[in-house]
Amino acid sequence: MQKDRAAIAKKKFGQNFLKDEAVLAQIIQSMPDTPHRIAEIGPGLGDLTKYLVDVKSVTAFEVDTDLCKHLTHQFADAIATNALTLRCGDVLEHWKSELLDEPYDLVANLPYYIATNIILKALADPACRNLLVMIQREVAEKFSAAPGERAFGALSVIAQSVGEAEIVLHVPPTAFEPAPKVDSCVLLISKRTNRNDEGFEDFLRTAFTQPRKTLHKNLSSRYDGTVLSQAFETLELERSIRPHQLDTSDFHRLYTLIK
Ligand SMILES: C[S@@+](CC[C@H](N)C(=O)[O-])C[C@H]1O[C@@H](n2cnc3c(N)ncnc32)[C@H](O)[C@@H]1O
Repeated sequence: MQKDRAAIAKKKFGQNFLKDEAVLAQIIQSMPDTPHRIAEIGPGLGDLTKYLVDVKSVTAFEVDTDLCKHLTHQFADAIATNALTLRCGDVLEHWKSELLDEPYDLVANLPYYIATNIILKALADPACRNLLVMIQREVAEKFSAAPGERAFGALSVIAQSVGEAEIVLHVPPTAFEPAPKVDSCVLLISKRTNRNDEGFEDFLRTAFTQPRKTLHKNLSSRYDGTVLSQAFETLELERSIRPHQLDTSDFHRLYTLIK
């Protein structure tokens, strides 16, 4: 099974197997120094899992039944000693408000087709304490962008509202087999709190609807003009300000005034 990865890979499950040992080692070195269990989404052929089970207890979620059979066999010892708990099936179906019933850090080379959704769920999950995830570079830049940067948007504000987000590693397509069409990054999000205000996220989506337009114009599609103008005045915001020019605390103050 390990030999012909490109032939095994199922595109519909976003399977790009990480084969670069140096990248795997750097992921392990970047892991948060906590006593928490690891949740791994998409163990695949177990290339990352085999290092994770050496350092922590792991619960891994794999949707592909063929890979699940392979993992059950490959990790029979780790499963027998409870170093690894393997859950077969779609992680999104397992995930209610909390993925595990104990504090955990999410460490994974994520399936890119649902990476943003998984990160947002983990940020909202009170049991999730930290995330160390391989994702497509474009998405990693959105979560980690600072105010004023081109990629700064709703995802950056959401991440910065719960903790600190930083790119710890840039990874080229050649590190995987089959190689993805995009560059990748390992993103670390250290959480201080949880994302729990859906109204704030709707507000952010409206604020960034058309990033090149002014913030005032974007928000006036949804919020009362008088309330909006008063809030801008109270916060001494220019009517001409664009959404990427505010920082996370400005967005929270503005939302409090107009919600
Ligand atoms: C990018 S691969 C990573 C595989 C392995 N961790 C590695 O680093 O080589 C993504 C993995 O996520 C699995 N996957 C895709 N969708 C999933 C889902 N909804 N729930 C659980 N696992 C999923 C795929 O089958 C695949 O094993």
